[in-house]
Amino acid sequence: MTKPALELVGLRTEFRIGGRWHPAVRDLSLTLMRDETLALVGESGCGKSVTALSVMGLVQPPFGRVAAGRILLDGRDLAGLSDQALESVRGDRMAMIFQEPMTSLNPVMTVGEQVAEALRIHRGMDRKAARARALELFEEVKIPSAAQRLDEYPHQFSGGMRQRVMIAIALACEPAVLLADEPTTALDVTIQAQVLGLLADLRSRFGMAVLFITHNLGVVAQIADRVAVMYAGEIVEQGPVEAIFANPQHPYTRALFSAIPRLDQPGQALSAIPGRVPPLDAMPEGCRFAPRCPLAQAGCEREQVLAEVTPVHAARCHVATGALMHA
Ligand SMILES: Nc1ncnc2c1ncn2[C@@H]1O[C@H](COP(=O)(O)OP(=O)(O)OP(=O)(O)O)[C@@H](O)[C@H]1O
Repeated sequence: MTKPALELVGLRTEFRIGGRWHPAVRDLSLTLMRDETLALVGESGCGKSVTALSVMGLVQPPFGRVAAGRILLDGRDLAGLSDQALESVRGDRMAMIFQEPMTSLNPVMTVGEQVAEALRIHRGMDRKAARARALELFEEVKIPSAAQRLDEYPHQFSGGMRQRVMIAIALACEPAVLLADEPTTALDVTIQAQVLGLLADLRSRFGMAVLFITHNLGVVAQIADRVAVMYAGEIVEQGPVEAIFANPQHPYTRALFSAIPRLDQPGQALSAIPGRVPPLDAMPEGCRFAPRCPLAQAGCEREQVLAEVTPVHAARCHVATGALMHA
């Protein structure tokens, strides 16, 4: 059997607030195979970005820490690596793209130099080889007039083209894992569809595993093989995209679906999920969603387990699955 490209086992990431450590991600386990896209879904503040930043080694003391769990990349535990070893893994075996490329690009350096720099650092290429490879990468990400555009600066690119530059930088070292944090959220829908199509194509050609963070279920349907729904730092439901869309089990997943407009039911009012994600220092005990849940009942005040709905589909809700953690 092939090894997972990325495996998170019992990840716990905490932040220090008011002198105490509070978990933003709790006991999170997930597996990502090569050539697979897993969408991490949930409202703002659920812990999606913190999960990705933890994998990248970007949650650091004094304010944050990965307090427990294992992060295995190609079977190798990143937790034991020195900062220097982690630095070489980051950008080499894994890469991350963000919602706003402008914050990651250097405004005073041509985009071609920025791609070439990644190749020189991580692949040890000389200037000429790095430039030639940068051109190939621009062609891979379908930037028109690639040779000419290598010598332009980030501000000369549209939002969609800048995101393609970021993808070219991420691909420079042919990473095993690509972490994509809302990479298309700032783009208009046509450009968004093009970038999603490009990512799907590159994923299979490069054999990458993609962890795709989004709050948009329409995007999930377009790009994901599997879905993990997060709420208040925990995975509350996980399964193949078809199962999650056809048969959502957790009341939170169902609430997310009823908060999207339906073309086949125009005029039907959208139901926004009442309330909000609790802050880290005021997490309810037991089911974190219970205070907002229309089905809350006895038993919800106890810790919930992620229990099987089918062998490939799990939900953290005793009302849906009948499973409760025993005290
Ligand atoms: N540096 C930090 N210090 C303290 N708390 C933090 C820090 N970064 C994130 N958090 C908290 O951790 C929780 C999870 O945040 P995270 O950014 O992962 O959410 P998200 O699901 O990615 O939301 P968004 O879609 O808005 O990025 C939130 O309660 C947030 O306030």
